[in-house]
Amino acid sequence: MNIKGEVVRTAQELAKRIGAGLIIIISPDAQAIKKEIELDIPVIIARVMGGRRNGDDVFVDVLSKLPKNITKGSLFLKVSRIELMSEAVEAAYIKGRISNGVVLGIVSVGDINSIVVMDITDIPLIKKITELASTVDYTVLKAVLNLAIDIGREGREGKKIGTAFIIDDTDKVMGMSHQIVLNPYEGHKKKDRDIKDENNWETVKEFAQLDGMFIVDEEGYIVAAGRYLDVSARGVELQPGLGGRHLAAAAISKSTKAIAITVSETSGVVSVYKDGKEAFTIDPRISIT
Ligand SMILES: Nc1ncnc2c1ncn2[C@@H]1O[C@H](COP(=O)(O)OP(=O)(O)OP(=O)(O)O)[C@@H](O)[C@H]1O
Repeated sequence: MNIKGEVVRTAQELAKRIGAGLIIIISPDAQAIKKEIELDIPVIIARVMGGRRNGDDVFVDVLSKLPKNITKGSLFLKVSRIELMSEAVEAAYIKGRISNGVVLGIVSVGDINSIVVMDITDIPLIKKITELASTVDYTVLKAVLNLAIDIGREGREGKKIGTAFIIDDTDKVMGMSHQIVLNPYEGHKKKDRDIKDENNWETVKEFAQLDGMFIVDEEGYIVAAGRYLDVSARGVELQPGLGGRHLAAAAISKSTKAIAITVSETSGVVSVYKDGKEAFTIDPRISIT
């Protein structure tokens, strides 16, 4: 009996029965499995190791999260399938590939084949993003998160880049900050300042190399880049090791209604601050396309 084939068939029946909104395949044979699926449900592939094969893939670089002494061979004994699936579902959610409901995963590696079913509302990161979306426009939040993840993962021409985006409560934020370089967005048309428009992202990535931060209004228009926050980090408690950029970002989210999204130059990690506290962090090594 072809066990993997049976698993895929069963997974399809189950996906139909539970009304899954998305199927995620995590397997070295993902392309072949995808071809077998004959449902009207979107299917994405989450890459565990190696590069992306085509533009539809969601890449999950789990190896980079593991202690150095774990080899590829022992990987699947050490990493929980649930964890793999959670990573892939988070990546798909942030990219806007699923907004709610149940996701079915086919996680098939070597002789071990699993079907994993997850309600995305149970995933902690997604809960936190949903909570945040009640205070800031979801499309703006999603755009900035995706952009920050790109910057954290890719840097610029091989160079690591750190920056931050301060969203909402713009008048107050502008009053508590100053330019350290000339504002490159000064006098530009709204359409060129719209952070929701992916066509503007390359320019943002260029300006992310400038010292200072981006100030973004509640509709997603960039008001300034190269902005330095004049805030006191007194009373802001962050994990040790985080420096001026993260402290200032957390502090402005305490003194105003803004949310702050930082990209660490050191680690590439994307952190989100609200009310002076870290709301959540995202590891940018999960590549989303
Ligand atoms: N108040 C501020 N407003 C805007 N930018 C700031 C502020 N404080 C620091 N920065 C920027 O952050 C950069 C990095 O500072 P620092 O290394 O102390 O921060 P960090 O939180 O450790 O960030 P990273 O993880 O990116 O290194 C500084 O060079 C500066 O450009």
